[in-house]
Amino acid sequence: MPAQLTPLYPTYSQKFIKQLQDCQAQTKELASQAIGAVRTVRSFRAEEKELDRYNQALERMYKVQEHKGIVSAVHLLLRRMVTVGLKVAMLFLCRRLISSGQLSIGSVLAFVLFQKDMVTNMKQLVYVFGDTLSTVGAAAKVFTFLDRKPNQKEAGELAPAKLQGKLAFHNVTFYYPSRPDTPALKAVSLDLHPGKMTALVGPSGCGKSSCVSLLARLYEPKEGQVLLDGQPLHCYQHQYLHQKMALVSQEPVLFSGSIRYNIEYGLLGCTLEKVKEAAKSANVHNFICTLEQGYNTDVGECGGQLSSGQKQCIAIARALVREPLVLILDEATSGMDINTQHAVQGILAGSVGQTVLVVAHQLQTVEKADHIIFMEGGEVVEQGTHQELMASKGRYRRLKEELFED
Ligand SMILES: Nc1ncnc2c1ncn2[C@@H]1O[C@H](COP(=O)(O)OP(=O)(O)OP(=O)(O)O)[C@@H](O)[C@H]1O
Repeated sequence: MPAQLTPLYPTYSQKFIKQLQDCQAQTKELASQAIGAVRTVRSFRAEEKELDRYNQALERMYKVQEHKGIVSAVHLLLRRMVTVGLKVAMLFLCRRLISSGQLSIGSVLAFVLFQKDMVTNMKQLVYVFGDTLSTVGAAAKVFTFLDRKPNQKEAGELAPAKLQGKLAFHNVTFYYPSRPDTPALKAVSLDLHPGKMTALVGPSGCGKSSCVSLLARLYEPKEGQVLLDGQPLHCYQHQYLHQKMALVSQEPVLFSGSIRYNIEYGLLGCTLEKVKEAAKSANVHNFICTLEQGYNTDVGECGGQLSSGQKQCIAIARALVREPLVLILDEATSGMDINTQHAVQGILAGSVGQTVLVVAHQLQTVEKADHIIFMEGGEVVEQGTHQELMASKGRYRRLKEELFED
């Protein structure tokens, strides 16, 4: 069988198919990245550079295609040569056997007809084999993803009917998988109480967002525990946990559709009254009322027809309409003007029974918080109320004074 004569081909072919898929993925990623960030590309006059990068990626793909084509052609040539060689050898042998009287012409004729039929069928098999190779190459990539084991522990079964919403970090040390030698958090211990607003502040890179990622269970701590009502987060059911906790990030994602659609997003049976209430709490109701179509106004693709502050307000309303027990705002008010920030945080500070965590850069926006935690270098260095921290003349006060001098 010709395919048996070239057993290396499948391995080679799969290698090229994998390379080709990688190149295609890279090319598509470059294109979508450049188109998605078209404003940045244009404002830095980087169109030519992006075009160059795209061309280079296409060039790499072309080279792999070319290589694959050459290998396929050589394989085909070898296969044909082997087939023709075998036929010639067979006819030569038949001629000798007929001459020596060991075989009749009729038998040879029958054999040739049978062999022709068999070769046609075998050719079909070879084509199917080729197609199978391409499919196996593609499937290998899918299986690599399917077989990946998440680093997170399996979510548990806990789903208590009553939850207080008390969160605690107990001696949490955490490393990002890509930086296994540098801890992002070092033995962090802190408490978030129901009905209180806690603010997490500190300079860039001090570990605020890392705390939020652990609360959202995007990662697991290396040492220590993150507890909700005394139980590690991983003990709770995944759906239950995310129903009780809402996270609003600095760059919220809005979907094209109306403002109402974005606020009630995925919440079944949500009335317009509830949507309006949430929008009022997020200080965006008045703005929505100025729009011609009010809550039915389309926000455009990714909320492109709104300012970043308005998008953040709508994202906060989307979290509030779900009435979460724990609300986490990760720099979620940074795009708002200072008055709106104060208004939103004032409303959140007054929410009864809700555990609110606010991550903020601007210290003046967190003065109303019941508790302020100041982090530096992945550690909690100070905590207390604004007045206590100002009186203690520590890092919080110094940073505040530095900002004031600026
Ligand atoms: N995905 C990541 N992979 C590896 N290291 C990361 C990752 N994200 C953050 N880090 C590192 O972890 C440390 C803490 O980062 P983190 O984002 O928690 O800081 P932050 O206080 O939220 O900063 P900012 O105020 O600028 O958002 C930093 O040294 C940062 O470089």
